[in-house]
Amino acid sequence: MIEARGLGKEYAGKPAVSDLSFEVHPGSVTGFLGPNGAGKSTTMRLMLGLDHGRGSTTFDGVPFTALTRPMTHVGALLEAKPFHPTRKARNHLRMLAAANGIPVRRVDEVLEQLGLAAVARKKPRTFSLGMGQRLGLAAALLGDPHTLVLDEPANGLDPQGIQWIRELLKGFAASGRSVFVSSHLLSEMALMADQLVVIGRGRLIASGPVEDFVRTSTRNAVVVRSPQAADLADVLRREGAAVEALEPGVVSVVGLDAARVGDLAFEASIRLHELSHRVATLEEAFLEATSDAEEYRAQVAARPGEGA
Ligand SMILES: Nc1ncnc2c1ncn2[C@@H]1O[C@H](COP(=O)(O)OP(=O)(O)OP(=O)(O)O)[C@@H](O)[C@H]1O
Repeated sequence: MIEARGLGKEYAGKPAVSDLSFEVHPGSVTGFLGPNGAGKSTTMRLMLGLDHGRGSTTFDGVPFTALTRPMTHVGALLEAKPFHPTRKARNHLRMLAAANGIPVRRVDEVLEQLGLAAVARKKPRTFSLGMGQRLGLAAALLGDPHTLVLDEPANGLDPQGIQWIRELLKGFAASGRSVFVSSHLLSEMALMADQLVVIGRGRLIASGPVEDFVRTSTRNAVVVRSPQAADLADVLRREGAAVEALEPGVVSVVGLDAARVGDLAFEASIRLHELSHRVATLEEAFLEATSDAEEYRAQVAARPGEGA
């Protein structure tokens, strides 16, 4: 289990991460979401002791920097490419294995697992972005760790690669291990993550199960089609619902469940042609939850003489 407590970091007096605490539990993929510049990469660097700041992070009670043979506990892939451009992929992994007391046979295992066997004797300098990511992932998995911390691992991967990494991470979590992963691909995150940590402007916005986060969205609605939509809207508004016309004869209703909408229509002798639930997407819930952070960013960007 990962426990992050009170993480904080400023750059030139500007807070990048502020008093951020969260947990990552084994057996789950925990997605780490936030708008650009929200502080995700900074948080991950703080967690691994690669950046100086406030707070602490423990992996099963031990800070990363205090772990003996850390790669056998925590596999990490951060944005910066950690490998030497001219050291052949296989040699790079062999050096990491030797330094971490990892059996050398693991090198060929992960090269195979990551689809890199054919380029094992090539230099990463010649790699595409996606192949570079695969090599970074190979290094993260080399020590057969119980925890993965991955910053945008799908970056540069093709659709097959993205699907493959999804299955890999889900399988890793299903075996009782922990995955903490950031991604901008929200549709992908929706398929992969069970839990979320959402930040904006360096602060925690939400954490917990994906379903709970999506349930908070006001985009969860009851959609009703009726030839008497205007009359129905009046009835529903009197009951306190927020009603919005989607198209002629179709309204979306927030604040009442479908059964209640149906009952109210029946009592008012209003005919319904359709009554359905519309479940918000993770993207909608995310955009809504982080809209303040986005607004702030736009304001800062608009201020003359200051960067975003
Ligand atoms: N080395 C640095 N020097 C100065 N400012 C930095 C540095 N690294 C990050 N920042 C600033 O800290 C804030 C958080 O950046 P960070 O890269 O952690 O965000 P992020 O959520 O990972 O963004 P993205 O989604 O774009 O990758 C931003 O305002 C960024 O400009």
